Amino acid sequence: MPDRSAAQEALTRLTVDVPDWPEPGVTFKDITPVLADHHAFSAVIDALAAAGRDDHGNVAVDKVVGMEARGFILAAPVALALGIGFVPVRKAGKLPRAAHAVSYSLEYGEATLEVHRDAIAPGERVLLVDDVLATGGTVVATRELVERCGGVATGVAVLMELGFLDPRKVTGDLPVSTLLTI
Ligand SMILES: O=P(O)(O)OC[C@H]1O[C@H](OP(=O)(O)OP(=O)(O)O)[C@H](O)[C@@H]1O
Ligand SMILES: Nc1ncnc2[nH]cnc12
Repeated sequence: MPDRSAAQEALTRLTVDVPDWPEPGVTFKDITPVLADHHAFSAVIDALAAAGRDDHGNVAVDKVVGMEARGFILAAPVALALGIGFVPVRKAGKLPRAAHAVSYSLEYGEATLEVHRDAIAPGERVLLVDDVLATGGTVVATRELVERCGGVATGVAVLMELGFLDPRKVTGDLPVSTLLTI
C-alpha cells in the first residue's frame, strides 16, 4: 500500500510557492524540489499510481496519459509502476503523425493539446496524470482527446488541486484523485 500521508507531507514540505509568476496575481506551485528528492518523488509516484488500481489493488486502466510538460515527468513513472503504457499529450505542432487537437484556456493563457490518433485504442481505459489541477482546462481538453481516439478517461490523478479556482465545475463527472487541495 502506498504511504499517502508521507507523499502529502513531502509535497507540503518541498513545494515552493512563487508569487506573481508567470504573471502578476498567479502564485506558481514549483514542484521541482519534490522531483529532486528521491524519497519524495518515489512516494508521490506510488500515491498517484493508486488511482489506477481497483479496491483489490488490481490495475484497472490500460494506459496512462501525461500532459506536456510536467505531466510527463509524473505520468511516465506511474505507467511503469502500473505495468502499462504511457501516452504523451503534447502542445501543438510537436507530434510527427496524424493527431487529434483541442484548444483550451488555463490559469495563465491559452494553448492547444494534441495526441496521436492511434495512441489509444477504442475502448481503452485511460488514467490522466498531471501535477496541478488549476482551472481544469487542461484536463477537460485531454479528456476530449482521449474520447476522440475512442478511449474512456476513467479519472485524473494530480499532486495538487487549486480549489479556489473551482476546477471540479468543469471536470464534471470525471473522478479526481488529489494529494493536496489548496
Ligand atoms: O488546470 P489548468 O488551468 O489547465 O492548469 C493546469 C496545467 O497548467 C500547467 O501546465 P502548463 O500548460 O503551464 O505547462 P508546463 O507543464 O509545460 O509548464 C500544469 O502542469 C497543468 O498541466
Ligand atoms: N498556479 C500554478 N502553479 C503551477 N502550475 C500551474 N498550472 C496552472 N496554474 C498553476
